[in-house]
Amino acid sequence: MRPTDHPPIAPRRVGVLLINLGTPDAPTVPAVRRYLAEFLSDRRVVEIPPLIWQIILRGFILNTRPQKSAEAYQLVWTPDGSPLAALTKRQADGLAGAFGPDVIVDWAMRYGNPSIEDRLRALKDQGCERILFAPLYPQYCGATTATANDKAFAALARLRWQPAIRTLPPYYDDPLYIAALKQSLLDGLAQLDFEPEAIVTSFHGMPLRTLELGDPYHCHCQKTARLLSEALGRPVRVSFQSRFGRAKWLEPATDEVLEALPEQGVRRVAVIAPGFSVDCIETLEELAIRGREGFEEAGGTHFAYLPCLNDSPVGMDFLRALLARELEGWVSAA
Ligand SMILES: C=CC1=C(C)c2cc3[nH]c(cc4nc(cc5[nH]c(cc1n2)c(C)c5CCC(=O)O)C(CCC(=O)O)=C4C)c(C)c3C=C
Ligand SMILES: [Fe+2]
Ligand SMILES: [Fe+2]
Repeated sequence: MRPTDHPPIAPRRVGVLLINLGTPDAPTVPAVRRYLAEFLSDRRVVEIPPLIWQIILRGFILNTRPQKSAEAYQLVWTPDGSPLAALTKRQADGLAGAFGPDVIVDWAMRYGNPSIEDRLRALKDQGCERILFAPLYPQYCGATTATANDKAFAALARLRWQPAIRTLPPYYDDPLYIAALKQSLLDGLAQLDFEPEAIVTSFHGMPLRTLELGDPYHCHCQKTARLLSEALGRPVRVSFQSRFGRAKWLEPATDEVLEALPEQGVRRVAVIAPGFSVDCIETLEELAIRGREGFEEAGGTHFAYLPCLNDSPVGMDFLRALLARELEGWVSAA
């Protein structure tokens, strides 16, 4: 036998783990408190010296915010649970079999359930020797992408026999992503009974200090918006939502932008949230409910919130293509 005539290698099982932020198990005050305690104790998320921060968190925030947030979750909760988890599960289910019989697609949450460690072990138990961690954040941020990978690698640290690992890079300027956003936006606009005078692209915010410390998130958001605007051939207005705490956050703030538009002569608006791979409390409650209220109270007449890529046909085609590329060399059918 010549050295190149190897017998065929037994196919190696591959796992793909979709990861999103996480969400409470129920829209109740105790469940939201548990979730926020874990989320807001992450030092990648709140960059204040931990001793000081834990006093503020335990002494004040966890006594007040869970009540307010639970009420917001109740407004968007679905029969399948929290929208963030339900939609991420649908994305994973929709990818089953997409990369051939040897690729298993699962999903996990950075905070709460199902946990990354639990699903990583499940993939291993099913024989996956190679795993692609896919944090579904188009724009990199230490508070999202990095902490998801940290958690996955911390789980790996507890395994005697580790699988080989790849991680999905941020895809904020990927032509596949921009094309999917464009198509999804055009589909959404085609269903409206009005022509918006402005498109607001709202990204989740973060403290300004995080940008000053070198996090590329703000740049990634601006580039996504610029590429989308060029692809559409019309301007979009960038804003940042979900301000938390007293520090200065990225500006302009989405609520302030929406409230200022009618005075500038814009009474018909469409809002999109391209930084979220699925709809969640931040889009369905903060934008589609409170954003609309603020805009209409300020004199706006027509408001539309257009959904995220979610598990729409355009969104699923995009995810398949994005992940297939990351699996190259691991899966012949990908
Ligand atoms: C406290 C600081 C926060 C930073 C920094 C932050 C960054 C950040 N977050 C997302 C995506 C999501 N955030 C979501 C909810 C959420 N975010 C914060 C705080 C920070 N986020 C809080 C307190 C909450 C909980 C809701 C609330 O109480 O208001 C969600 C949705 C979760 C859900 O259950 O639906 C997502 C998604 C990104 C992309 C980001 C990067 C800058
Ligand atoms: Fe957030
Ligand atoms: Fe919010």
